[in-house]
Amino acid sequence: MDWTRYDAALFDLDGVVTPTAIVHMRAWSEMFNAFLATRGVTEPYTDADYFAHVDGKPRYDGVRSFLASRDIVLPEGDPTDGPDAETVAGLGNRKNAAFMEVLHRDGMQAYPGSLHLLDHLTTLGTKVAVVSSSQNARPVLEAAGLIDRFPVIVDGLVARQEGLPGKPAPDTFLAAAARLGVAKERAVVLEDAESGVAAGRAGDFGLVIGVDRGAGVEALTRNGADLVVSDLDELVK
Ligand SMILES: O=P(O)(O)O[C@@H]1O[C@H](CO)[C@@H](O)[C@H](O)[C@H]1O
Repeated sequence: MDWTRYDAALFDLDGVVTPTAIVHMRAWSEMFNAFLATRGVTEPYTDADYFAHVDGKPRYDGVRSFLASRDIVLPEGDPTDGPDAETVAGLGNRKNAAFMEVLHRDGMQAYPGSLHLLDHLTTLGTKVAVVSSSQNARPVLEAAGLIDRFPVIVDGLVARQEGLPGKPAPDTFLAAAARLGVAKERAVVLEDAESGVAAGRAGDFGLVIGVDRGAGVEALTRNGADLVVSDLDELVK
């Protein structure tokens, strides 16, 4: 990988920098399957549902996408809805409580390969940002001891404050490149989700790298990845 052709690396967080995608995945599965059981739905929510409808998207967009795939319509509700509310926001917040419990209980460590690449980019002087749909990006980065490594963080809270549409729209990546003062053609997007590589493609970035943590090479390529790696260590040197 010739990093001298680029000025910035825009990192997705969950599943790219930290193994938090697995925690999100489990929390969604527990919540959706308990919810489907209360409605008498026998077809379970599976990991395939996660990758196709939920992965990489803002919290409530993921709830809406999955429910739509099962022809279930719930009231939107409000972000302040409690976890018991039978609303899109309530289901999302129910899942978030499970996610935060695991984060606080178990802590979080970055992927060693991702740390290796971050160190390499620091040596080269390549700028870095985190671009995450998650409203929990800062607590995750803090838990992993990485908050100071990213001068720019465009997360789900920033997106909400600034009215930026979430992935697969390219707006959050474009906002991060602008904050770093880097042209999109000189920026590399690193993503493990279908919605994320699609955002990189839609934003016409210099390079879109898919990281296959379960979505699969074919799905990442079809949705916009120029190349797919299985770990960021492969991008050092
Ligand atoms: O519930 P937040 O932590 O705000 O958002 C999370 O963001 C993840 C992408 O980084 C996505 O894969 C999760 O499904 C979503 O819940």
